[in-house]
Order: sequence, then structure tokens, then C-alpha cells
Amino acid sequence: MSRQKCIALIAHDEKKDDMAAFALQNEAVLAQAKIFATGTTGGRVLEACPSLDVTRLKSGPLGGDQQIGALIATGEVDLLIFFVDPLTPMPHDVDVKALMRLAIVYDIPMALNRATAEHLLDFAGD
Ligand SMILES: O=C(CO)COP(=O)(O)O
Repeated sequence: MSRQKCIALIAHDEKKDDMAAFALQNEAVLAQAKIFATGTTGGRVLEACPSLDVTRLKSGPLGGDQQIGALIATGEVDLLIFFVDPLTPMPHDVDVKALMRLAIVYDIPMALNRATAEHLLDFAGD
């Protein structure tokens, strides 16, 4: 039997409402997966969908992006959904870039906006 899929969810502050709505809309598919999320994002996802299996890591600026990156490096993430805010400077921009870099290095499907995330979940739900 193949192991349960693992999905990482992250959203910058301006995109958190979008992430909560996305989680609610796709709750049935997300319920099949183990979810890792950065701290605040995970809290918002759990508020929207309390029954999901969400492990909350540190908040992004405090190391959460790096924790997700480490999980990618150890082969524990199958899909990264990261709603990025391209209009706000981030103090932890280097961490954001490092995470995206690892997703590319390990060839993990990565959605950086909602439109792409919907497509990826369509495939994951098949
Ligand atoms: O900053 C983030 C990603 O770079 C997200 O972290 P939070 O989910 O804790 O806000």
C-alpha cells in the first residue's frame, strides 16, 4: 500500500483569507492527506476545517519555511502549496527563496498561487 500523501500549505498574510477559502473548498481532497503548515497558516486552515490532519510548524519568519524545506529534503512532502504575496517585502525573503529552491531541487510539484493549486489538487484527487 502506498503511503498517505503529504501536502505542505503556506500563505503570506495577504493571502491567508484565500488559503482558508481554498482549504474549505477542497476539504474533501485535503482530508485524504497529511498536512504540514507554517504556524499561522495552519491555524487559519484548522479554523476553516477543524477535522483536517494539520501539523503546525513554526511561523514562517521564525523558521517555518525552513522546516518545510527540511521536510522536502527528507522526502516527506509530495506537494507544496504556497500562496505568495508578491507585493509586500518580507524580512524572511531569503527563507522563502530557499524553500522554493529546495522544491525545485527535489522536483516537488509547487503551486505559488490559487489557480495552480486548484489544478494540482485535481491531479492529487484523481
Ligand atoms: O511567512 C510565511 C511564509 O513565508 C508563512 O508563515 P505563517 O503561516 O506563520 O504566517
